[in-house]
Amino acid sequence: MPDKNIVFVGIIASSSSLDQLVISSGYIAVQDGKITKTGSTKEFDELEKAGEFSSYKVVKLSRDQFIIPGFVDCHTHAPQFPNIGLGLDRPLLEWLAKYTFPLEKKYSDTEFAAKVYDQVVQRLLKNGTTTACYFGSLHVDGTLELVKSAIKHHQRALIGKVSMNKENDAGYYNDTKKELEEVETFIKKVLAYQNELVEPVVTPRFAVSCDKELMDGLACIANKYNCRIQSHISENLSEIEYVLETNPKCATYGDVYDKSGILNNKCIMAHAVHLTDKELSLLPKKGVSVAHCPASNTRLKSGLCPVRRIINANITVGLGTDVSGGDNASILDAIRRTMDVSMCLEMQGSPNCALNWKEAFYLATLGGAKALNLDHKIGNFEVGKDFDALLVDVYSTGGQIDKYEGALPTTTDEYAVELLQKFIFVGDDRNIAQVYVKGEKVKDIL
Ligand SMILES: O=c1[nH]c(=O)c2nc[nH]c2[nH]1
Ligand SMILES: [Zn+2]
Repeated sequence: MPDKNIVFVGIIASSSSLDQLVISSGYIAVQDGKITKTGSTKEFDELEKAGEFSSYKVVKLSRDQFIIPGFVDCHTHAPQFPNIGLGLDRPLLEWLAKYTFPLEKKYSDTEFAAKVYDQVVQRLLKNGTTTACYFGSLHVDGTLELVKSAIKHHQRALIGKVSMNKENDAGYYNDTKKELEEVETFIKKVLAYQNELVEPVVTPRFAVSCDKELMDGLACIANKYNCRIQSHISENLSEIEYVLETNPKCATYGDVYDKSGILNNKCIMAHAVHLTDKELSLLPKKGVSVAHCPASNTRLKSGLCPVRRIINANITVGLGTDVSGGDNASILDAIRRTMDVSMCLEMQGSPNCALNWKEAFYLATLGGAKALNLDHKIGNFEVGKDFDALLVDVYSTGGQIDKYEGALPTTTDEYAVELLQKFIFVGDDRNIAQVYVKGEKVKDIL
């Protein structure tokens, strides 16, 4: 049973905006999974003396530990995990045909799906991903296994059954009418769980795999059930060329989605590497968010996404691991690659492009929550939000970070910033000692 009342005391860090990191010693009180009170350590001492926390479990962090919000993965493909690290020798469209569609086809086998998805969800929780926005496969029952795993392991998850109706060599697509029926069936089955952590997402794979009739129908279904929509946009130049060739009345890739009513403030698009100026003004007008996926953009040689330009266009951005185009299922890795890719662009001559570690940390937490329209519930530690959090132990045994006694600053505030910085640049899952989703502990290696 999770602790009903729990209070954490120690270093706490979160973002209030892209350029505002809030880090200090203090406390977070949690009741029934929700944050009810926060304050300084001094305030905690006074309240504790007054008996305020007598019915609470009190968790006092060590000097080398801190609490941060859980990571938000805005874009990943659960059925592709068996291919992680494999087949990254082709550009997007060839990679999909040769490696990805044949693997995803296997999820017609629900037993196989159940086994893979149970591992995927546990891997992500171990990496500190408390919220994931998942693409499943074309299959209703197979993708429902992902829903069951997220519920079983208590992960916050947005899950889509992938929609495709255009013929491909793997024979991995559906007839339009059948596809639209299956999407509704999937949504109804997910909603029937009445699980507050898991929601269905309408998921047209991309405009290469879906024609206008299917996308029109999917937009109607998303409206009917008030669902989120996820897809891919402008990842690769050959993809864009194909989409414009097959939609001659559309001036841009964004227009193709817009003409079907796919673009709205519940829509998140992955990649957006090659957006035109027109699209950079269309997407924020429609309220569309972007999942920035730096690992897959470099692994599949799609391009270096100018993420600062997207942010400056007033588009809400979160981070995605995009496994298995991406080769790493950790948002910590996505943070580092976001910094690296943006710095490469700056070094190649685009001024003020680089994102620093505090900005990348924001994208991994509050930015992701905003991109998924979940920032009223998660993303930082405002009172009233759910407690989705990581307890980080910087010098955990067996980890990569060694302690050099006497080398770090002695003032608590400076020490706290350096601890967080070390974790962001050098840490891994071994430093993520505990993971909480809505107040429930889902990982504990302390
Ligand atoms: O990186 C990607 N992975 C995919 O599975 C995919 N499908 C369409 N476009 C895609 N891009
Ligand atoms: Zn993707």
